[in-house]
Amino acid sequence: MKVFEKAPAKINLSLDVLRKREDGYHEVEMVMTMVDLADRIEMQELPRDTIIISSQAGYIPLDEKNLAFQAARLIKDRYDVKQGVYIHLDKKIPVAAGLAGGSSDAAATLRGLNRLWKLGIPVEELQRLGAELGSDVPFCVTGGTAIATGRGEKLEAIEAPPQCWVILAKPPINVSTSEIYGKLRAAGIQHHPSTSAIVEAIRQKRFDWLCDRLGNVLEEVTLELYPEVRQLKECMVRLGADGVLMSGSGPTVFGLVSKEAKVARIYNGLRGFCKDVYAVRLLT
Ligand SMILES: C[C@@](CO)(OP(=O)(O)O)[C@H](O)COP(=O)(O)OP(=O)(O)OC[C@H]1O[C@@H](n2ccc(N)nc2=O)[C@H](O)[C@@H]1O
Ligand SMILES: Nc1ncnc2c1ncn2[C@@H]1O[C@H](COP(=O)(O)OP(=O)(O)O)[C@@H](O)[C@H]1O
Repeated sequence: MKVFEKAPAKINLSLDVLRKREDGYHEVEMVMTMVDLADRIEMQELPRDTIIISSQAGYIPLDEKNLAFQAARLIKDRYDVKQGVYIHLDKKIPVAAGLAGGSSDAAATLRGLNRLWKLGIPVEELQRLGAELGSDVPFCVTGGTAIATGRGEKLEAIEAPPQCWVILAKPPINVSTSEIYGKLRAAGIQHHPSTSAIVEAIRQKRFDWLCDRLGNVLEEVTLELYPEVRQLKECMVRLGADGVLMSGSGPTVFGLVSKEAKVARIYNGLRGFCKDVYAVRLLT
């Protein structure tokens, strides 16, 4: 038997860091949502007790370092599953981009194997398993739009933002999430985004408020280290995106755009600047 799952990319509409914790992680407050750019995961049962990963993307690990492999191993161990699985990852989300591609693949693998092996694991338990794999995985299990706290694993679902276009642009650099958190001085953050103001903009369906209130405290670290991300942000503002922010630890910058007529101009303008540009819709 075979099952398929879509693994969409996430963006952070806001990302605040409250403090550094004793365990080395940071206490965060984020508003996250999904966009219509997704990997496609195929899972096929194998009679042998093994996990095999393949992908058309040459630049991700295919062994136990792959988050989909780790998700499969976790579910097999925890639920004592003796069958194996062949997992094919059709990657569309750029890697190490701040879009949670790996986390979403892991979450989709948990959902898919729950169906393939008819385990009946409740969604809250899938999220708990996901938290063992990474801070963004629990959100990716359910998707939608949510306020994420703790290290990202405590979730409160909220309604979707007003529908709009999302233009994503990733400069050709690799950014390490742990390096960016590591360089952040949590006590010295000057401007904290207001989570409640973002949530209010969403509840009131005010796209203009939402665009004005976007904020990500990790920007000050990534933009300082990688001037090309700052230039990309400035370029997107100049081209007329309504709201512009870096997603997660970067380096992808996203622009929210309400008018379809503007999308092609912004997309084409950015393509002159970098190769990885996508014009997608929010997943509402
Ligand atoms: C920054 C964010 C925002 O959504 O996304 P990305 O840029 O990765 O997409 C997340 O917080 C990333 O989540 P994720 O990529 O799952 O992180 P993890 O694997 O759990 O942790 C990677 C490393 O980041 C740091 N980390 C992560 C989460 C957190 N709340 N505090 C941290 O300090 C830790 O150094 C950890 O070793
Ligand atoms: N299935 C996967 N897809 C993408 N990257 C993966 C996967 N499994 C492991 N990785 C590794 O995870 C790291 C982070 O990738 P990704 O989740 O795409 O980025 P981010 O955490 O910035 O959103 C990369 O270094 C990549 O090699």
